[in-house]
Amino acid sequence: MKTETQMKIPKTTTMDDISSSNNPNSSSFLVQNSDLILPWLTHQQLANLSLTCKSLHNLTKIITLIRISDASRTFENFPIPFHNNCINNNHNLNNHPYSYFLYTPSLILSNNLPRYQPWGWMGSSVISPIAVKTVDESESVSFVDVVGCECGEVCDDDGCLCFDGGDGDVGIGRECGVGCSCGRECGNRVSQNGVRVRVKIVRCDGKGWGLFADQVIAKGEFLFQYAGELLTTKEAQRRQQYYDELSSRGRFSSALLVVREHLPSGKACLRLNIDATKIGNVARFVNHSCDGGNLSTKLIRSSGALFPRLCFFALKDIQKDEELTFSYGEIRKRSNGLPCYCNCPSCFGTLPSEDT
Ligand SMILES: C[S@@+](CC[C@H](N)C(=O)[O-])C[C@H]1O[C@@H](n2cnc3c(N)ncnc32)[C@H](O)[C@@H]1O
Repeated sequence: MKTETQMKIPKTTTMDDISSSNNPNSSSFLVQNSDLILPWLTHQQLANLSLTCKSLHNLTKIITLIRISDASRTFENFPIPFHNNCINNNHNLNNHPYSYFLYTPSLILSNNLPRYQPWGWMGSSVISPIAVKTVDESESVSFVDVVGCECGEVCDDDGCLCFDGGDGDVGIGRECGVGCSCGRECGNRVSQNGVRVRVKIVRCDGKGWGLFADQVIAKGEFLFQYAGELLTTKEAQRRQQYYDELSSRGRFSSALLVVREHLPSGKACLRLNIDATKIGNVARFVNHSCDGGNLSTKLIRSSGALFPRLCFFALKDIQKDEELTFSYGEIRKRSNGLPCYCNCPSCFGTLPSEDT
């Protein structure tokens, strides 16, 4: 006689089960606990739920409106709204009224990545976004031989050794950091306090979402850093291949950026791979422009920090409602690059790309 044993693994209820359920009992459970459950759902899960009953339709609509009003999930100094002029006015969830991604205001290591983050809460509920443990707060200090300034409360460019020594033009800068005696309010920590200007995320023809100025920005002003997951080069290459595959099958926007810091000799000495596709900040919405756009980038290293930050500055005076763009790079190794819609007179026709 033959016996067959099968271990019965209990099936756990997932967010997908909940959001695809149209059982009336689960609907009323969801309505009663909406402020605890709905903020954890993705855009697609909310869209599924909104079809199950009128109450859930109304509740998902409220969550959607809150999400549209601030992409940063309150992590930043100002709310950063989405504007999608391409959709009809009844906020049809299937028409992408916002872009779904997890938010980090700063660089983060992959092993600290949250799987979910609540977004959009209602009434008296106090679910706040889960703070992600960023590279700035954690690993840096323990790896670096910390030599900072001892200016005390106020640092100025006369005596502080952390001020840029005139090397700003080559795209590398310095700031005070955890190794210094000054505090978070020090004027030489511009890039460490989140997004510094009002911006909005707007749906653009052909390019997906883009980032626009929501105020006048003066030439030279700091805007934000490029935040996301820090990857090893091997992992960056693996993901790039995967993203290329997805892009070739249809519209997919990846936000994997490779930055190389060069020695004066011209040889690359540091390669930073920052992926903001799954988790990032507003910089992930900056589109490419073949004429160089209106933003410049600079790597800023603060004393005591293991990794520099890639920071964006205004290359010229920028008007309110102007799109913020920069050049994704000069290397054009692939002939099958994606079409570019930057619309500038010097447009090359395809987006810059290289084999990572
Ligand atoms: C870092 S994301 C920028 C935000 C993106 N538009 C979105 O909707 O999430 C980079 C992607 O945006 C799109 N993109 C950026 N600049 C573009 C341009 N000038 N023309 C066409 N597509 C562009 C490409 O799909 C590219 O892979």
